Amino acid sequence: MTNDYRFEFRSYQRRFLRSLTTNHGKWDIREGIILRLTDESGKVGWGEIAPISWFGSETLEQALDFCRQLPREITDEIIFSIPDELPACQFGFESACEMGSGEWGVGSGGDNFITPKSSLFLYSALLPAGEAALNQWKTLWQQGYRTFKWKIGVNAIADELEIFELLIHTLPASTKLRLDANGGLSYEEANLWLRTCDNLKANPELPLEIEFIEQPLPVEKFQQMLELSTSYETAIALDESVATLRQLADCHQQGWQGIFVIKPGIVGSPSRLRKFCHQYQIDAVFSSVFETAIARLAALQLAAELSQNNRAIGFGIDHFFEQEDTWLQTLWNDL
Ligand SMILES: O=C(O)CCC(=O)c1ccccc1C(=O)O
Ligand SMILES: [Mg+2]
Repeated sequence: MTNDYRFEFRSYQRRFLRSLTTNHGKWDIREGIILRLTDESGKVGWGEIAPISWFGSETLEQALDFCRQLPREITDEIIFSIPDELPACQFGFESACEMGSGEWGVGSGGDNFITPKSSLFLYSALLPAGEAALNQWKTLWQQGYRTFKWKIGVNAIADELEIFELLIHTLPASTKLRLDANGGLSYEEANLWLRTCDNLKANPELPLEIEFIEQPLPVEKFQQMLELSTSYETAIALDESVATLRQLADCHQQGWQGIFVIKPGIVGSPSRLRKFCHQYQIDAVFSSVFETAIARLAALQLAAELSQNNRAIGFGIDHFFEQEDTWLQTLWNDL
């Protein structure tokens, strides 16, 4: 796309098919902004601003204020100077520019947006927190998933360790399991989980792989997580700690050599993310912010470009919305 665009935007609210429960709380409705850039030749680029303020991005209101103060005609210069305090806006506008080569499956039943079932082993699916995981995994396995992520730090650790014991004796041997604490464990609990996973790793009768424990401690406990990362076999992945490009660079600069969970939708500028990943070859796992199909497509593009080590991407379609393929027409009634 060229560098002068007509800019339009609409905010949206969409209820998840299944709410997400983490240490941060319960999340039922995704709110965001869909933007459309039309260049002088009439080419259209769609973008999505999908903030998660409780995770480290700007708030929806801050993103709306930014959009409202923009003129109807904007330029590349405006887009590539969006401040770092607005990472979800940086992603939404830049990806609209990059993907400006045509419609997003609009009007074609949105089939561009649905992940082919044949490739679901490349995706990680979220198991519900708590003992519901024991019932849900089989449906996802039958759909084709082979990597699962289970949220911990939601219930009492004794209860979660009990469910974990049942889970690892139930899941097929070839499964990869990720545990995501969302920063909700104490230092002692993190040590207990890591020791438990190391003991499992040493048990030849249970070949199931615990791929990593994600964000065991809160963001401010970086030094403790750095120390834990050298004390156990089980890998640790940072997520909340590296939510934005600024945090990502900071943790890398402070010596993090482990896994980095990248949420393209809120990390910030895709062009700067590419530069960082190419420069430092980090071990990245790409992860959804429960965006709609518009940001999902842009995020999957980045994941395909930047993924290393064949790690499944956290974009399982299990949290999809209703009417995924018609909602854009409903939102943008002149399509
Ligand atoms: O990464 C995944 O596997 C799924 C996405 C996910 O877990 C998530 C989705 C929204 C907000 C926070 C998180 C998280 O990883 O903590
Ligand atoms: Mg996480």
